[in-house]
Amino acid sequence: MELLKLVTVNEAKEIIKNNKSYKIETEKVSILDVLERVLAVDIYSNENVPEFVRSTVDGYAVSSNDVFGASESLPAILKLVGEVKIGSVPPSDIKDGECMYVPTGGMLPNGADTVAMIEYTEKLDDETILINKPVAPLQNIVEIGEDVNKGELVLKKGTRIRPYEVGVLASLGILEVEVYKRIKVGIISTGDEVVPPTEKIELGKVRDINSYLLYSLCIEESVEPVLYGIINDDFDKLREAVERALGECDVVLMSGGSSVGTKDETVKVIKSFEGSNIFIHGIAIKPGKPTIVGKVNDKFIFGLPGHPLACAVIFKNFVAHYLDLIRNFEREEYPIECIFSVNYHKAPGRAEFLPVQIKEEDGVLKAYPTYYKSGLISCFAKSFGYVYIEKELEGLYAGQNVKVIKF
Ligand SMILES: Nc1nc2c(c(=O)[nH]1)N[C@H]1C(S)=C(S)[C@@H](COP(=O)(O)OP(=O)(O)OC[C@H]3O[C@@H](n4cnc5c(N)ncnc54)[C@H](O)[C@@H]3O)O[C@H]1N2
Ligand code: MOO
Repeated sequence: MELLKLVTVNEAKEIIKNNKSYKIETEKVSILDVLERVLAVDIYSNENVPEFVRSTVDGYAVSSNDVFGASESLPAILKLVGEVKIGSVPPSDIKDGECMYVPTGGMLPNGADTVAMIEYTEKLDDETILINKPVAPLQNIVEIGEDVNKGELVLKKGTRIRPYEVGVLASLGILEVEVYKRIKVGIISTGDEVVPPTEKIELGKVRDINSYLLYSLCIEESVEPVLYGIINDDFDKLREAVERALGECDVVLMSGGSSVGTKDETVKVIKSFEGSNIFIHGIAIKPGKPTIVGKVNDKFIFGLPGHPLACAVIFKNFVAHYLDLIRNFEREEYPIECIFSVNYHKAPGRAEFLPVQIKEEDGVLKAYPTYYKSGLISCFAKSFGYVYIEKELEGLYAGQNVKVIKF
């Protein structure tokens, strides 16, 4: 009987990195449709934001020298010389001893370096304003280029765009940006026992979870899933589906049929294509051991374990890693520090992704392992995230610090 030759988690990531040769093309996309896409170019600013000194309050534009030491008992008395209309250039400059009304967002007149908030002023008559409080230079204003400077690198290639980056692009008047094309990921479920959730289920069968799970994981990763349905454990049908997926997609995922059982056709199917190469068959990880990673010409195929939790763990750790690599995205993860709640013995010889729930107890975050088996999908739904336990460790102790990564 053939045994899997396991590689470690880090080795697997390195092998994937060293074998990727696929290039994702780029396209110009409107900033209204660019959320979660990855920038393919650096974006520099051609202008200052803002281009003029702006007030951040409703009040009077003044020179800070004129209101130095002002108080309610001894207010500064200034001459009102006009009003700035929002969206317009001030009607004039101001001189020493003068002020001009300015609304929030209005442009400061030359001669003013600060704005006195309306609450701390009093209008004595149409031409005279009393200022009851000093204001420091540059207080209550936004300076030229304070948001974005002309020539500044505002967004780096490889940035995954959030609503805030869309806002920055809008502020610069950039309405289209070059991003990597949405990666198309083909999803094939295999197994004679797997039936679509739309059908009545008979004893001995299981509903197809993985097509839906992988589809949603793809959406979460901002790539385009393409479903190829459930294919029975039949070499020709499976090969035909893989061929179609390879023709239409950038990456192909096959779920089920990755271990060494008699009906496990995945390896045979991949090997049947000219230009194929299998570089991983087995990762020292729990759940997810019987994983296959290979390629046909320059397109990667992942053979994911049929057990839903194993399938999800491999997607999140290795498929997502590959997707990051081909679109130049550097993922940053900020785990939550927690205290582990119990003594936990892990499976020997494999790193483990242990699902946990987090509870706050007396101001301390505690991580509780969720009971799980890789064939049970509900365990992850009950969990906040996971703790990664290194292969070399025997387990975790109650009271030790752990890092929890959100699912
Ligand atoms: N003798 C051994 N048996 C197994 C080993 C082993 O090392 N030696 N490894 C176990 C591990 S670990 C896993 S994980 C599974 C993975 O096996 P396969 O990838 O070959 O997957 P299948 O046998 O096709 O399916 C496993 C399990 O998952 C169910 N399944 C499959 N597809 C779906 C789907 N789309 N939705 C929901 N559930 C699915 C399937 O019915 C099986 O119950 O192998 C162990 N065995
Ligand atoms: O991939 Mo398996 O989960 O270790 O049952």
